[in-house]
Amino acid sequence: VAQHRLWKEIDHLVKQEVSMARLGVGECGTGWQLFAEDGEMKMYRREEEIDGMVVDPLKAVHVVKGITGHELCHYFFSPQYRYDWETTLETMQVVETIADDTLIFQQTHKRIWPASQRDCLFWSHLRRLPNDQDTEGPDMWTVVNHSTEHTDYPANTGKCVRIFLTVCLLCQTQVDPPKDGAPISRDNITCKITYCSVVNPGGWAPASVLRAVYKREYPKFLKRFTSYVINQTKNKSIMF
Ligand SMILES: CCCCCc1ccc(-c2ccc(S(=O)(=O)CCO)cc2)cc1[C@H]1C[C@H]1c1ccccn1
Repeated sequence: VAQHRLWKEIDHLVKQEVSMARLGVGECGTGWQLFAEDGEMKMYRREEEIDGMVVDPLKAVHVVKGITGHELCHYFFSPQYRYDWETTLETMQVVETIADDTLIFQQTHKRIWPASQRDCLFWSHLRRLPNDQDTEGPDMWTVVNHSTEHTDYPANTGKCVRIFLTVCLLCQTQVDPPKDGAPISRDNITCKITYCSVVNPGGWAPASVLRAVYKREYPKFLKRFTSYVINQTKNKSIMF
């Protein structure tokens, strides 16, 4: 059922990204190396280069108490919160509202010396993934971001080099109801998070610089983002 011009591409890519995200790092072949760990958060990468450019796929898994997958995906998707948690942003704008669950973003990121400044243009899609019969508990939620084109924002015309990215945030909520039949509180919910990203820097940047940047920025990003959502939701009713 084509609902808009990007529907077919989005639906195909979301299904592909979600099925890959659900594979553990053990299953999807060898090659994943753990490069950062902090409590429940584990970050893996595969060292890959295209035309001599570092495009290391990244897969992070994390478990966070007190928030739901719907809440995480809501704060990740919605533009109004992005400057609060995305520290490498210089500018961000919604170029087009395709649907209430599908936006096109244009972002410029702070320059990382000695590389030139980067920008990205991507569609972002928020989706609830109904559980199949035998998986009990709340539904899964995902946000997929994938580079796209737009006539008003041609690549590499200004000062920025256009990067190409595919990102998937996949969240599964677990509810452990209290024994005494009391209502569910935030102490009874846990969210299992898988964050996958592939960023092609778009133009040459020193491999050592890129790998150092990823090693520094990705753990910082996931910790900061999850802490932000915990803080934003702690006094609000639970959004399942
Ligand atoms: C020479 C550096 C070239 C690459 C710079 C760059 C650009 C965009 C991005 C990026 C763009 C989008 C996303 S997201 O998950 O869709 C959320 C929305 O913002 C995530 C990361 C990353 C990086 C790399 C810094 C690295 C880095 C890693 C995590 C956070 C910030 N920066």
